[in-house]
Amino acid sequence: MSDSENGRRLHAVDDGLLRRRAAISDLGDALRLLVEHAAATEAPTEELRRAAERIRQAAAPLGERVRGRHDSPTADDMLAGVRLYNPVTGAGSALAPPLEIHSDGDLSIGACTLGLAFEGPPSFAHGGVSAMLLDQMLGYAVGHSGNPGMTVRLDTGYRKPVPLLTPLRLTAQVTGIEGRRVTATGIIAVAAEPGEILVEATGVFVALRAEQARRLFGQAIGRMRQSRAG
Ligand SMILES: CCCCCCCCCCCCCCCC(=O)SCCNC(=O)CCNC(=O)[C@H](O)C(C)(C)COP(=O)(O)OP(=O)(O)OC[C@H]1O[C@@H](n2cnc3c(N)ncnc32)[C@H](O)[C@@H]1OP(=O)(O)O
Repeated sequence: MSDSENGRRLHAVDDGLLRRRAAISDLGDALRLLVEHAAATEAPTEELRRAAERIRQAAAPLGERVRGRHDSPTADDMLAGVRLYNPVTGAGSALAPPLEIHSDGDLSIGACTLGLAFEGPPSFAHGGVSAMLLDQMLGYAVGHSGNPGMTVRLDTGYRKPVPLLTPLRLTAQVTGIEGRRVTATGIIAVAAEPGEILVEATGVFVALRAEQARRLFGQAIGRMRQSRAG
């Protein structure tokens, strides 16, 4: 194949991948709208029954071709950090707020707004959701420091409840590295009052030894290599 043919082919593949990612994000948006409306709706009972039937019909074709536990989504790129179904940040996940994270130097900064689907105490976020957001924030900061690892401990302090339907600002940073153990801290605040801490967390992350990585992720990595080669 000539360079230009190869270039056209790669370009076509990239276009296809980009279109698929855009479609996954679009489906994720639709699902999040559905989840939020389903949590907030006061529609008549008959409408709920009709909606359940229509949703089952819409879900059926999506279930015809599915991946298994050890298969990465074809649209993901694990090495580049593209994970469209991450339940916290994934644009394709119905469960994700989604939390958007970027870094400014050593500080990781996140933004999201939690809908009524995330309610714990009335009008405030469920405490487990705050812990989930902070686990992701801390994990991101740890990865960004160049020492990615798995959470082995997450201590969460709830100072004030986190309001729903309110833009939030989250921050995280690495505070210590001791061998394979990395410690990070983070907070959740309302975006309009970033100095007032609502929830704080300290997490310990451990970099996997090669043997541990093989044991935990060997099958998934093997399948990823196979599908890339094919
Ligand atoms: C530009 C770049 C952008 C990058 C952008 C990246 C973005 C990327 C975002 C991803 C963000 C994901 C964020 C979610 C991250 C999860 O949610 S991970 C999922 C939840 N975590 C887990 O499932 C982990 C379960 N735990 C395990 O499988 C095992 O504990 C592990 C991790 C394999 C470690 O194995 P182990 O045998 O327990 O540990 P071991 O090797 O004996 O001990 C290692 C060290 O850790 C210490 N340790 C172990 N447990 C603990 C504990 N509970 N407390 C304190 N220390 C402990 C040990 O004392 C030991 O310390 P040293 O003696 O070496 O000083």
